Amino acid sequence: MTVTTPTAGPGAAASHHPTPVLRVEALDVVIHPAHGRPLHVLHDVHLHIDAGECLGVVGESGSGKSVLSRTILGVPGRGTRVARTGRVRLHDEDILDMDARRRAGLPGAEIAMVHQDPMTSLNPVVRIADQVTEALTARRRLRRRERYRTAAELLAAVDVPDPEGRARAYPHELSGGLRQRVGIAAALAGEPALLLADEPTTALDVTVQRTVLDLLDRHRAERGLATLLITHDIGLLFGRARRIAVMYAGHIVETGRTEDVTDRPAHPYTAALLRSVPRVTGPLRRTLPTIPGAPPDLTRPRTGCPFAPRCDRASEQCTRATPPVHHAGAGHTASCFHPLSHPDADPQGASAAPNPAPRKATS
Ligand SMILES: Nc1ncnc2c1ncn2[C@@H]1O[C@H](COP(=O)(O)OP(=O)(O)OP(=O)(O)O)[C@@H](O)[C@H]1O
Repeated sequence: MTVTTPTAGPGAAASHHPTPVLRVEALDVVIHPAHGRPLHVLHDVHLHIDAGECLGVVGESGSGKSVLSRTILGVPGRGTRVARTGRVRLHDEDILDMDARRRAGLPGAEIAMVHQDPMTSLNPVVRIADQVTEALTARRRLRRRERYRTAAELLAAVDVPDPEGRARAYPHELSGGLRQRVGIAAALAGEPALLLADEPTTALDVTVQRTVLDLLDRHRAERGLATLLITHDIGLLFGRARRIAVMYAGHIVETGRTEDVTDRPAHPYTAALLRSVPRVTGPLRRTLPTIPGAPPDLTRPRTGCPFAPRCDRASEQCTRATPPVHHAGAGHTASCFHPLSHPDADPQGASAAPNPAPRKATS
C-alpha cells in the first residue's frame, strides 16, 4: 500500500477510461437556504461512469447523495441558491456550463431519473400511457393510438402484465412495484445515456425490491446504460454495482471495485457500514452494530477528516489536516491517515506514511 498526496480525492485516480458517459471532477456544492447558514454539502467529488457500467454511491442519510444526483441532472433545489464549482461532464459537455434551455432539456432525454417513491414522480390524474411516453411527446407529436401502442411496448419491456390495459390506467390503480416499473419505463423511453436511480427500491417491500433491481440491471446491460445507483444500504450493491463510491458528509471517502471495497475496506467508515449489514451466516440473534455519534453539522466549517469524531482509529492529526489518498489496490483508494490494512491487499508491503503532508482542504 502506498500513500500519496495528489490534489484530487478518491475516484480521481480511478478515472482512466477515455470517454466515460459521466465524469464529475472536483465538484463542490454549497447550498444557501433562504433562512439560515450556508451548507457545504459536496466537497471535491470525483467520479466517472462508463457506458454499460453501474456505479453505486452509498452513504448515510444527509451525506449528499441526492444533491449529487440533482446536480448531475442539472436541477437545483427549490427556493435556495446553490453555488457549484468543478465539472460535471456528460460525454464532452459540461452540464454546469450549459445555458438554461439546454440544461432543462436533459432530464428525460440524455439523463433519466428513477425516483425513490414513484407516487411522487407520477402525476395521479394522468393516464399511465401519457406519462410513460412523455419523453417522446416532448420531442414530436404522437397520435393517441401511437401513444398507447408505444406505451404498451415500453410497459411490456419492463415486464408489466397486461400492458395495454395498464397503459389506460391511473397510477393509484397499480401496486407499488408496478408503479416503479412504470417509472423505469418512463425513464427508458427517452433512450438516455445515463440513468440516475436514487434509492429506487426503498419504498418497496423486500420481495419486489429484487425484481426491480434485476430489471434495472437487465436494461443497463442490454442498452449499455451508464447507471448511478444511490443507496444507504451497501448490501444492495453486492453483485450489482461494478464499482462503489462511499460518501460521508459530502466527501467520497473510499472508492474501488465493489469486491475490493466490500472484501477489504480501507476506510474505517466503510468498515463500519459493512459491519451493519445483516449476514446470511452467523448467529441468528446477533444485534447489528450501529455507528456511534452523528454526522457533522454541514453549516460549520471544519478541518481534517469529517469522520474523525466518530472514528475509533482517529488520532489528533485526523482533526487537524486533510487525510491523504491511500492506494489500497488497483483503482481502490481511500482518504485516510490510518487506513485498515488487509494481508492480501498489499503485494508490495508498503504501509501508510505516518505523517503525510496535508493537501488542499478537500478529500
Ligand atoms: N434545498 C435545501 N435546502 C437546505 N438544505 C438542503 C437542501 N437540500 C439538501 N439539503 C441538505 O444537504 C444535505 C445533504 O442532503 P441530501 O438530500 O443530498 O442527502 P442524502 O444523502 O440524499 O440523504 P437521504 O438518504 O436522507 O435522502 C442535508 O444536510 C440536507 O439537509
